Amino acid sequence: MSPDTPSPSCNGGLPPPASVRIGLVSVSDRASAGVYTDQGIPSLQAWLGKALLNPITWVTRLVPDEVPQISAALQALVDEEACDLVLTTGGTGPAPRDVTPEATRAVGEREMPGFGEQMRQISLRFVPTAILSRQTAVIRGKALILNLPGQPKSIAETLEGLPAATPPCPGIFAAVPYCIDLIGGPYLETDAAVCKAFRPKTAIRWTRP
Ligand SMILES: Nc1ncnc2c1ncn2[C@@H]1O[C@H](COP(=O)(O)OP(=O)(O)OP(=O)(O)O)[C@@H](O)[C@H]1O
Ligand SMILES: Nc1nc2c(c(=O)[nH]1)N[C@H]1C(S)=C(S)[C@@H](COP(=O)(O)O)O[C@H]1N2
Repeated sequence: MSPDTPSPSCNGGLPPPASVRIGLVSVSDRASAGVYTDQGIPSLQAWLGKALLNPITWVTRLVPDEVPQISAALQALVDEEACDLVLTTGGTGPAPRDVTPEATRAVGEREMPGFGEQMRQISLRFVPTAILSRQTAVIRGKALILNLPGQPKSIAETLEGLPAATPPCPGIFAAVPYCIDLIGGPYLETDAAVCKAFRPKTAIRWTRP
């Protein structure tokens, strides 16, 4: 064994977590024009960096609320940058310039409506205006594309949910690792203290000590 090869006993004989490529798209007229500093991408990186044990390569884009630019960014992140997972933030409300769901559907091959449904359930625990949100999710190739709301604080709220509340409300990220398994992506592993990923027993490859 070369000095660079990790000893199998370092991590209980388990392989190290697979690396993952994550695309982040912040959709905001004002942040993309420099009127305010974008908080969308840093908020996404902060939460995902805490939740995932996998080494992450980030590919980021900041775009205005325009269908062609949003769709082009999503397409490039999946087809050229080979992202396994892409998250958007912003542009999902009812205002005329809120067009992220349309731009997402335009590049999706299959829609995954459960993510939007669960996000609205979670967000209703925080704001009555959650019913104004139109977030969706789609699959393109071997990638999952997920819309999140634009308020920076809503990013952690929707990803994490309220798993300890009564009654509990699971965050949407709990279902992401198994979805990525099913579409042929890397095996995502989470820190259960931040987000306990749910997989059926037959799909669990290992549990880290
Ligand atoms: N990228 C961002 N960075 C910081 N704050 C944001 C960002 N996107 C949205 N917000 C905040 O969340 C609110 C709701 O988000 P929404 O996506 O509806 O933005 P908006 O009102 O259409 O504005 P804009 O597209 O010009 O950022 C915004 O009014 C703003 O206060
Ligand atoms: N968790 C959470 N979800 C939320 C909100 C929020 O503050 N927290 N804001 C709502 C509001 S006011 C709107 S209009 C929609 C759409 O937001 P977006 O246009 O910023 O994407 O998300 C909703 N979902």
